Parts: sequence; C-alpha cells; structure tokens
Amino acid sequence: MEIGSKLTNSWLDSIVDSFNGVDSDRRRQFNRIGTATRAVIESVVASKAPTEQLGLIADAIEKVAEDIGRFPSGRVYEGFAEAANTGGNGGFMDFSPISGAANPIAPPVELSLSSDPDGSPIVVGVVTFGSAYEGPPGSVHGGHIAAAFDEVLGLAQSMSGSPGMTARLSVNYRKPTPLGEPLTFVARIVKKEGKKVFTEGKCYFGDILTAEADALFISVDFSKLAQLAGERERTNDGQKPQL
Ligand SMILES: CCCCCCCCCCCC(=O)SCCNC(=O)CCNC(=O)[C@H](O)C(C)(C)COP(=O)(O)OP(=O)(O)OC[C@H]1O[C@@H](n2cnc3c(N)ncnc32)[C@H](O)[C@@H]1OP(=O)(O)O
Repeated sequence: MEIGSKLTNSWLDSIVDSFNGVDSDRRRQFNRIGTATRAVIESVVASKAPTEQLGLIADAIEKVAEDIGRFPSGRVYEGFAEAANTGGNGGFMDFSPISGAANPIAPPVELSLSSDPDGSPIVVGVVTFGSAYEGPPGSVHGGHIAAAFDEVLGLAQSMSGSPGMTARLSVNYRKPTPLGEPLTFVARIVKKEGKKVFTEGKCYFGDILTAEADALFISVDFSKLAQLAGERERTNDGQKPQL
C-alpha cells in the first residue's frame, strides 16, 4: 500500500503549524463571537423560557443581527472556507462549517493529527454535539455525523500530498450516536490510485463504534479551487458560483 507518495514532512508540518495560528486579537474576537452564538443556538433550541422572555430575547438577538449586519460580509477570507482563517494569520480552517471555532454553525469538531501504532498518519476529531444537532431522540442527526466524517476524512486525504474533493461518501450507522457526549472520529487513507484517494473512518463513543464511513476523494488541481473562488468573487454574496 502506498500512502502519500508525495507526503513530505514540510507538508505535514505546515498543516500542524497552521492549526495553531496566531493569537491575534481579531482571531480572539471572532472565536468569542462563534462561541457565544453557538451558546445562543443551543439555548434557543432547548429553551423552556416563558413566552414573554422569548420575546425579549428575540428583540435582543434582532438588535445584534442588525448591528453586525451594518458591516459588509461574505468575503472575509481568501480561497475557500475549509482552509480559511480569521485574518492576521489566524488558525487553519477557523471558518470551517464543521471544525471552525469562529463559525457558529460548527459544533465544532476539534481536529488533530496523530499516528497509528504502526506509524501511519491518522486524523482524530473530537466533538460533543449539542441539542441543535438532535435527530432521533437523544441522538445525533445522521447528516451531521456524515458531515463530521467528510471533514476528518477530508483532512486525512489531504495528507496524501495531493488533496482533492469528496466524490463519494458512504456512512454505516451501527448504533445511535449520543448527544451531549464526547465522540471521537478517526480517519485514515486506505490507498491512493492516481487521482483517487480512498479513505475510511470510524466514530466512537467510548469503546462503542457508533458509525463508520468510507469515502473517495479525487485530487484536484488547485487551479480548480482558484476558479471556484474566482467565480464566487464574481457573484453576489450568497449566490451560487457558476460551475
Ligand atoms: C490543504 C487543504 C486541506 C483541506 C482539508 C479540508 C477538509 C474538508 C473536506 C471537505 C470536502 C468537501 O466537502 S468537497 C465538497 C463536495 N464535493 C464536491 O462538490 C465535488 C463535486 N464533484 C467534482 O467537482 C468532480 O466530480 C470531481 C473533482 C470530484 C472529479 O472530477 P474530475 O477531477 O474531473 O474527475 P475525472 O477526471 O472525471 O475522474 C477521475 C477518476 O475518478 C473517477 N470519479 C470521478 N468522480 C467520481 C465519483 N463521484 N464517484 C466515483 N468515481 C468518480 C472517474 O471515474 C475517474 O476514474 P478513472 O476513469 O480514472 O478510473
């Protein structure tokens, strides 16, 4: 099995270094906003507040939305959100919808790089999904589990040295995945054949395997990502790029 024929220490090092980012004030404020907005989302979906209080809270949130809406938004990052940072050399993927601390819709999944006992590189994602992610009672919605897999498998495939986009993602749900409990996702490259990078991953609650996934990524020329970013720049905020 050939894993990452182009894998170099500098490639891995650059990813590891960029996780940490710079402790800039701008990054701290973005992360504070992300954390506070997540807390609001969690409380909103699970709140037993009296209706009158809900009205006051809605007034306050509408005011916050109005205040921040006065500033231009939608293009604060270069390139694509997965690899975006909060500016001033913030951390890698700060705005990822899955792992970005500064993105309020991210749970977020905390990513790290590690290795198997046999020394093969793996990606580990640790996350606790709150009430906003409920599917079956007390369990995480399957779509969010799939999204977390896409993220950890996506980072794992990038360790091949020729990262690409998800072409196919398949998830087997083995047991209900609990809400409000720490989960561990583990992802690895299985093999690489030309542009194809095959990956697999598992999700554990403690020792319990709750879900497993495999995915195919197709290495893309970075000019394709540049093209997508360029299309985004040519469209208005929130509109689809023309593919
Ligand atoms: C630093 C960064 C870190 C970044 C870390 C970030 C982690 C997060 C990652 C998140 C990733 C995403 O969510 S990505 C978003 C979701 N995915 C997408 O939007 C992708 C949309 N699809 C596409 O753009 C395209 O279809 C591609 C890029 C996947 C493939 O297009 P292509 O490059 O033109 O591929 P092509 O030459 O036609 O095919 C090459 C080979 O792959 C096969 N192939 C192609 N597509 C498929 C497919 N869907 N299922 C099976 N097989 C396929 C072909 O049959 C062919 O096999 P053969 O004939 O050679 O045998």
